[in-house]
Amino acid sequence: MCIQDDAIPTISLRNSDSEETVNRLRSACIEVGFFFLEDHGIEEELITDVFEQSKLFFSLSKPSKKALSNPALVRGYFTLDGKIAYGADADGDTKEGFYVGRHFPADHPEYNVAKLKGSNVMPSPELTPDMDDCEKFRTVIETYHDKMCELCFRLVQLLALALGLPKGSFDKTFEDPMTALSLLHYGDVKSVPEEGLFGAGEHTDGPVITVLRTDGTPGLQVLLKTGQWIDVPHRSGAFVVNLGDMLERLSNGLFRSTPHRVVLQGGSERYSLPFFYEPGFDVPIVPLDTCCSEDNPPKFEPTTSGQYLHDKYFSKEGGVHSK
Ligand SMILES: O=C(O)CCC(=O)C(=O)O
Ligand SMILES: [Fe+2]
Repeated sequence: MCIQDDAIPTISLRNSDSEETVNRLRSACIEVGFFFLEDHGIEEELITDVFEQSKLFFSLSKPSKKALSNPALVRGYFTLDGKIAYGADADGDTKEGFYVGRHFPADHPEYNVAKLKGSNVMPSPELTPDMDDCEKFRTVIETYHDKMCELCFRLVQLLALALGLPKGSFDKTFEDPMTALSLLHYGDVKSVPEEGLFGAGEHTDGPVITVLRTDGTPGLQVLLKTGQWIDVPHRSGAFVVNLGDMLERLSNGLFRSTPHRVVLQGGSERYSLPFFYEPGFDVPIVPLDTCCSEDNPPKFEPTTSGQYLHDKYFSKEGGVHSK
């Protein structure tokens, strides 16, 4: 394990459509599947507020946190000890989380629990009496969620260019996206990889892209193509973006959905904010014609965004799995 400063490329959204940026992004997606994102336009002040609210949330009493859970919709509080949500392959993870998606209240015409279009579960004086300012929590978290949606829409336009397609090629694919903003809190427990104890065990993300911000506490490691695990250094002001399985499938394996994990040094807690972005429930996830040829036939069976998530996270014993 080591820090390799140049192993993870940097993409700036200033001048993002330039040929140089598009080529750099293409190579990042093919070679690493991870990149730092700079000049992204999300204010640091907002990100600081999100971390502050996240810390407030996780410091609530257990009953308060557990009152905010809706595993069927992948919303609200997720813990390991309560066996509310995680399946067998998350054993050994030492984290808790809180998920927020696009909010569809029960009277919304598109409300549809089977398609994961439902309500967020937010703190309230009734459910979380120990949360001082529930309204502030909701406003900060929803504002961040919505800005991340906009940022991700820009990013998938850039990814279309990186695949050699017109910029708007994925606009329809993401007109009604599924999203999950995850507030994560890792305990100050030292990971013991040999014993299977991790902050988060090795996994790939299911969605198209994940845009992550951490509090700067080390832990995230990425598996390079060479088989070497490297630490992702903290880069102040930047997001860490990684590609997920759905983009690997769409690109017929050209773009990498890279295995990663969180290995904690112990002695300090860690907070992070992954934002997961994927097409709407019924959108087909099929290798793109432009990524296939006679010599390079489709490597993946057709599926849909919702089906893929279901197969990856819900189908195993124990219910919803960690992203
Ligand atoms: O906390 C992190 O740094 C990464 C979390 C992660 O990989 C995930 O939640 O999918
Ligand atoms: Fe992940």
